[in-house]
Amino acid sequence: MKVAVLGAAGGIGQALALLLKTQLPAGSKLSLYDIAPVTPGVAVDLSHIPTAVEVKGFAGEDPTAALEGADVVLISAGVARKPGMDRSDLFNINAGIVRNLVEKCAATSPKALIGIITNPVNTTVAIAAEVLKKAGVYDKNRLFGVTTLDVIRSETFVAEAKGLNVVDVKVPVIGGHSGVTILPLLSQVEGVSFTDAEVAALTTRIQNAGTEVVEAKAGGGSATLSMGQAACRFGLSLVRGLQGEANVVECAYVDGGSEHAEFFAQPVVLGKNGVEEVLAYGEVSAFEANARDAMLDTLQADIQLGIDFVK
Ligand SMILES: NC(=O)c1ccc[n+]([C@@H]2O[C@H](COP(=O)([O-])OP(=O)(O)OC[C@H]3O[C@@H](n4cnc5c(N)ncnc54)[C@H](O)[C@@H]3O)[C@@H](O)[C@H]2O)c1
Ligand SMILES: O=C(O)C[C@H](O)C(=O)O
Repeated sequence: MKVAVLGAAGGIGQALALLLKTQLPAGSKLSLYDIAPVTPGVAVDLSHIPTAVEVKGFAGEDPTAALEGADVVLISAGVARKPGMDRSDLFNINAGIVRNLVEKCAATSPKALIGIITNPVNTTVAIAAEVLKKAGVYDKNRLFGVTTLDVIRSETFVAEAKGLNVVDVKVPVIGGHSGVTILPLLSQVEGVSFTDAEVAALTTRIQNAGTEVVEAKAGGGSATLSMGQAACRFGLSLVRGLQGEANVVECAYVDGGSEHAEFFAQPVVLGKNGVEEVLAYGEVSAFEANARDAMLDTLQADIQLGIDFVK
């Protein structure tokens, strides 16, 4: 199994690469690419960790060498928010970066499963889909917006609020990955109940958690370590699915035939070809149904921006 990380010298990329080096199955290959010249050095550094995962690093303008033979490509290349910015403010720079990198994926590793981390995810995934369509290699089951950070934050905050063991807490998060489009389904958390005030407060905290980190880092970037962990969890799940493991389920932002929008985050079963099945997200509370309906204009506009960018 070969996993490529594009943006591997960045805050997320280095954390993710470290976690993958220590957690990918023995015999895997880890391929690191970034425009930053330090990237081969990051690979050398990681290569001294005694695990049976081979690491290679590539720098420069062309990711082709890093992508050759890749089964999974995780893309975190691009710029991150500073205080006062919205994720959509990153569009001007990141849209072109994602387009160019996905063009290279289409040419070099068209069958790879692609996970997009670069913001604004609601839009960059639509850009990736249009690029792959243009190249004639689009398979909706192989493209993912990585929304796992919303899931792990939800698990953490719910466990804290309710005094639960976090390993037992499961929270599906649907919609997209920005502000009101992030919708944790707290009504589905097993074994606990929440007051209306708790639901409102937790939902707002989860939706604003990215901003919480951006403000705490005070101009030094956005979430990198928690995102590295989230991307590692998602990447390992993709690998487990590819290896034929049964019942691998993650929430992800996919082109899954949702009635709500062309791309929608919901639970999916992962398998040998990426998305094996898109699962219904089940019953929701009146609060969640309202929040879902209220997000749709924003989400659809975010998606259209991506489509228009490539067309
Ligand atoms: N999906 C999520 O939940 C989530 C969470 C956190 C951050 N993010 C996003 O991830 C992205 C990266 O965040 P970060 O904190 O790692 O930023 P960072 O600035 O630390 O790292 C970004 C890296 O991308 C590289 N890069 C820039 N242009 C490139 C190109 N054309 N080709 C290859 N590499 C290139 C840079 O050299 C840098 O090393 C941002 O857009 C951020 O908003 C998404
Ligand atoms: O908030 C950001 O800009 C980064 C990321 O999308 C996050 O949720 O932490």
